[in-house]
Amino acid sequence: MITTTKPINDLLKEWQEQRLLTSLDRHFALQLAQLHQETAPLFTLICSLVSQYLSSQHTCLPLKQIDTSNPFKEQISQCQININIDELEQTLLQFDAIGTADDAELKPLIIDKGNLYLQRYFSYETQVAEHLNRLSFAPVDSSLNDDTELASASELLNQLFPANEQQYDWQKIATATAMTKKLAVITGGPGTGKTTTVTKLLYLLCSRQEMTIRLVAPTGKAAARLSESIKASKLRLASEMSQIGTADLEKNIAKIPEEAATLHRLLGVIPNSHQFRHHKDNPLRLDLLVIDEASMVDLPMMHKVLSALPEHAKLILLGDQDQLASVEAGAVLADICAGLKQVNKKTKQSRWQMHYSPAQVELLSQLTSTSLAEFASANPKIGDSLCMLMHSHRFQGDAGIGQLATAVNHSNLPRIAEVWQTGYQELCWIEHAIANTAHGSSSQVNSSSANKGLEALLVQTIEQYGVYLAAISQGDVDADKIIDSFNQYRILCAMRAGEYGVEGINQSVTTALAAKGLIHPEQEFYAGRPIIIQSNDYNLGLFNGDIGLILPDSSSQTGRLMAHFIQADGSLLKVLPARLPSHETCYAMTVHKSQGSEFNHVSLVLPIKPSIAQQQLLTKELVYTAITRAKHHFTCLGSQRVFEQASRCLTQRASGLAQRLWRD
Ligand SMILES: Nc1ncnc2c1ncn2[C@@H]1O[C@H](COP(=O)(O)OP(=O)(O)OP(=O)(O)O)[C@@H](O)[C@H]1O
Repeated sequence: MITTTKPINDLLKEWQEQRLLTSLDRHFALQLAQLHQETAPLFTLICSLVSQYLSSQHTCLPLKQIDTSNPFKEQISQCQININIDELEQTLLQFDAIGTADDAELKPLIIDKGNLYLQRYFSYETQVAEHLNRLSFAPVDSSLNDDTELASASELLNQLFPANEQQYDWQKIATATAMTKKLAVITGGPGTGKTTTVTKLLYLLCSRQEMTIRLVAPTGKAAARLSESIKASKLRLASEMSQIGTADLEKNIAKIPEEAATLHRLLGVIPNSHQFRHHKDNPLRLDLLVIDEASMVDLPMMHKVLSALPEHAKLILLGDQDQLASVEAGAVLADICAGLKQVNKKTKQSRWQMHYSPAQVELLSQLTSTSLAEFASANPKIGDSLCMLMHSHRFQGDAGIGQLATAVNHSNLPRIAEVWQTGYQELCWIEHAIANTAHGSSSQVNSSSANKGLEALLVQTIEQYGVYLAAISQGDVDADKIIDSFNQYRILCAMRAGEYGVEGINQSVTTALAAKGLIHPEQEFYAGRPIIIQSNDYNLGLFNGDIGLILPDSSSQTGRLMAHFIQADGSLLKVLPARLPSHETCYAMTVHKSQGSEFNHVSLVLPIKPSIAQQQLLTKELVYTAITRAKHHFTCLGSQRVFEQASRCLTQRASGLAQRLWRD
């Protein structure tokens, strides 16, 4: 059934050496073949392919995507599948280890809707779809059937969202959606008011009933930011509502929780185990769960949270569907929103359009005093639970960042060039090569070679990081303040390896700062060294992605060096450097690791000549995520060609979730 130039086991080894496969992919295939005594090379090949897809964050392997003449996309194909792709499914189902969802006996590999899954991922996906559909279709606040209650809820909404010049106030519609549904998914780009909306929603819910509410985010950094945003948003709400003179204002605002935890903490980590304390048989004790930065939640984690949710509870997902998908398999938030995407066949530009059932249109229209008839759909599916915030309130003053983010998000190359050429003062382009081949803008840094581009970035970096390093050398002992100053600036790299990846840039920055006498990196741990944690240490309370600074310990007489971290609740954690779990220097970090964080000034570094494997990682979601981490300034060290190539390339994550939510 397949033709190969060598025995399949030898080919697997070669593909691993060529990095077309990981060692895990190879061993998974070999072990499964051995376990099921399958000697057919096609079986081993397919197992290694499905594992390779999973390693590349796909949930499944769509059989139609297999290139039968060159399944591993080698330069010269050494393997060919001699079956018509349409017949492949039937052929595979003849293997003992491959079955369908209807089989009485559970097989390790499942084919469903033309996709091949590992059994575990198949059950994650089907159960996540089932949970989300069930939550979305469950009736919630029966009091809204009562006209008086409906009118009073509508009046409260009108107070919270006074009329403005926009035809549709999507924040108000999102709040109403969350009042009417057990599941509400509120998405939107940076500064579109997701936190503002959820704060108003929590106020509304708290003023109507007593509830146990928990706020969570996927990482400690994102949880800390959510907590800060909710606090700020509560203050704004208190000031807005005090002008109206609402009864029990202070009491109800005080009921809105401010503390946010990580998802891991919410679910209860059991050391050295993949299981959590809370699950289907020991559900969480809460009435409402709000998950921020939901785009970072992968399929297995979403499955664990949904399983642990008590039957009566409400779930609100907040996030930006256009950001990079989760580090692990799946793109759950993007799949949930997929049915709202409309692509113009001619221009290829996409836009989002809400879909509500006629009953939901009526209810939302009554609650918001706005006619939503144009969004009625005969088959809205999960659409009744969705609301997208379209208007950014953050980027009005700092127009350049918002304009660039939008142009990249729409993969609109002429517009991207136009934005760079406008010369916005908050945008700075540094060309890798000769300066005048770039987007000729006034804010360019002149450079005549690749090294000159890097030099310009290093000059900027010394200036930016010089502030917190100077504070340390002047004997400032306020760790919170120094960490805050360090967090004003960050270099983000698209890649890990290479001169322009995290490793190379960290090295260059270390050398440049040392040459200026700002740091003394003769020892591994020196004052001012930023570190990022690379694995979880539940005993210390440090998690993958946590960032800290090595600083003299203010409580020690000798000023011994300790790693200082700000935790999700805002408190300071000090750890002896020798006790740190695996970590690395963090003047620069990957865009992936920066999700959920924001910095005053972000510098994105793109590679000069990305390899084919690197090109697959350079996507518009990656560039968009990097730009939207910047609050006031965004610099890019790159080449016009690579920036445009990346902005054109969309992330593709194979998954059947969107189909289960929108078509089944
Ligand atoms: N309807 C509104 N009118 C005016 N300003 C608003 C409105 N909604 C939000 N803002 C302002 O926009 C800013 C961002 O709001 P918010 O933090 O709620 O957005 P977000 O979508 O949660 O942002 P992030 O992407 O940081 O999570 C805040 O300063 C807020 O006061």
